[in-house]
Amino acid sequence: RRVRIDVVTIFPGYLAPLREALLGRAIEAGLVELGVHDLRDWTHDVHQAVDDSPYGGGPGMVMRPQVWGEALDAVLAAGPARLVVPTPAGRPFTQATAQAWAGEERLVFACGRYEGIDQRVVDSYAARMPVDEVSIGDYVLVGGEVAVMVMVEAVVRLLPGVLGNPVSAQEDSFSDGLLEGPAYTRPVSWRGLDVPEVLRSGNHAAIARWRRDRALERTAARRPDLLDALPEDALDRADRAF
Ligand SMILES: NC(=O)c1ccno1
Repeated sequence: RRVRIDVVTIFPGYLAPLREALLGRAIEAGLVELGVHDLRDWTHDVHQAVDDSPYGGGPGMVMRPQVWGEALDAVLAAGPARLVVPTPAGRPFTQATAQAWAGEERLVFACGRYEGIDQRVVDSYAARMPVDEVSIGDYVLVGGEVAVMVMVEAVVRLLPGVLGNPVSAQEDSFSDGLLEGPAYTRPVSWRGLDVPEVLRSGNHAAIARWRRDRALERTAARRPDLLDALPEDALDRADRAF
């Protein structure tokens, strides 16, 4: 099953890293199809204008609906898709979002610049297809391109055949609701710091317990909100003892 991903942007070159390394190999292996489109291909004026000043005044510029409408109509003509618009004003993009989108046949990402895209673009497409305005975090970028790369990577790594070791996608941070704990590899001692004994004990129950304790400790310290969000039965008695 392949996923078709299309990205519309005024900076197509910004998306070039998606063709590198793991994601590049997934594209070459035919697990993912990626199309990057230059929004300005759908302008008709000599200046290739994609934005204009905002009604109601205020700073910055807003991206014009006509250009986006022609671009998205053209890209969506290939078939139904979920339309994703990265914006700081969006719902949070989480691992759960990535899991859900990994099941989609087609994702189309609209990269807004400036103060965003005229709201009627989202409103007109939301009438006939799933449209998600999503944020990758509480900070403002110059445009949606970097957010799209974050989301594409989070989704594509979950597709069957992309990761060499699929189990690791399941055991990610967040998959059990906790942050992942510390990891170690050779040498046993490095700059006076030793690998925790238990990890070399061969006692798998003790190792699992230690790892869970470190995950709980780290989550409590860094993301108490995740602990509060855990379902009631997620923590067993040994966890609570921690
Ligand atoms: N926080 C975000 O997802 C974002 C998208 C564009 N600018 O910021």
